Amino acid sequence: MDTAAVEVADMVKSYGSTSAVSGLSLTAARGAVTALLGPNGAGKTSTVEVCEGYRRADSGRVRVLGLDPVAHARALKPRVGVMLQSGGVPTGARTGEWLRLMASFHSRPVPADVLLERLGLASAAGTQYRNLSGGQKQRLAMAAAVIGRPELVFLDEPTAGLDPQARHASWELITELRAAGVGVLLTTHHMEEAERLADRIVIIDHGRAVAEGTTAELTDARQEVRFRATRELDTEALRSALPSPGHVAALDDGGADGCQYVVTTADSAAPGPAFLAAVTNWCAANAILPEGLRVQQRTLEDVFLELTGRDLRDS
Ligand SMILES: Nc1ncnc2c1ncn2[C@@H]1O[C@H](COP(=O)(O)OP(=O)(O)OP(=O)(O)O)[C@@H](O)[C@H]1O
Repeated sequence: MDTAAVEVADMVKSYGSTSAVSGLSLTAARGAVTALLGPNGAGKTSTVEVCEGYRRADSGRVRVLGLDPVAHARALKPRVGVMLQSGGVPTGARTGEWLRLMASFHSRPVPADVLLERLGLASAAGTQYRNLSGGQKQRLAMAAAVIGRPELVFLDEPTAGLDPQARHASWELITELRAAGVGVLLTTHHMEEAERLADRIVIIDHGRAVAEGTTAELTDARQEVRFRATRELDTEALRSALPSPGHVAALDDGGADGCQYVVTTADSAAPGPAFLAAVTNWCAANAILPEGLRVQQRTLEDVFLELTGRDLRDS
């Protein structure tokens, strides 16, 4: 049986007294996109850097294409593509020349011009690295990671800071890599990115995997009732007013424009008319106007908030 692209078991990594990864386990399949989704500081970069062989874990087991990323670094180098956050490109190097140099290290590279075109860098082919924009540098790093047709690519925040057009070009490239059988392990704190690209999402918080699965598995394909109230509600009282077992959660801590509430059934049934009526009746009895009331599909963000009580957005 084929080994997984990446297998991490009980990884622990600290920097002095800062614990970055605390007992993380995950598996990323070959030929699939796996997204590590988590807020800033969750330990995503540290995890990926250990998998890339750039850092050693304090403890735990890491296998990349069945091999130890540090002990077998030489064997893995031609098979694994890495997108470096900080480039590693000489500032005077010109984009096209640099990429052609990268291509020359591989036996069967993707032509540099094809990648420049695909990632919207063709017009910057003659530009020195120091004069590229942040987004261009990022796309060049992605091109360098994939030019050798690796079996597996690590992409750390591949689209952070890109404008929508460049982000979509990067998403297309990632989708094509997957179609070509390349395994991709990417980190992101973009919900949409994870939802669109990933076959499997691993939600990371405080250095641990708190949930994993496809988007449908994580959201349980469930529906929820959502509304906003301008004052804080007694969630326990609302829960006990429901006609069938359910959950009531506040999504934010309430600010000037109130707090968002989510009401779900305890089983996977969609909230029916009686369930919805119970919510609105309870609100009426308590003189609360449920603003923007709607029944909708649960989102990945809801799941993340339920699991961690934290927001995924940049703060
Ligand atoms: N080289 C380092 N030295 C000291 N502390 C570090 C170092 N790298 C990361 N950390 C700390 O380890 C924790 C996890 O950081 P890490 O970069 O792995 O998380 P992340 O999920 O990738 O976050 P981000 O999305 O902000 O990059 C954070 O508290 C961070 O400050």
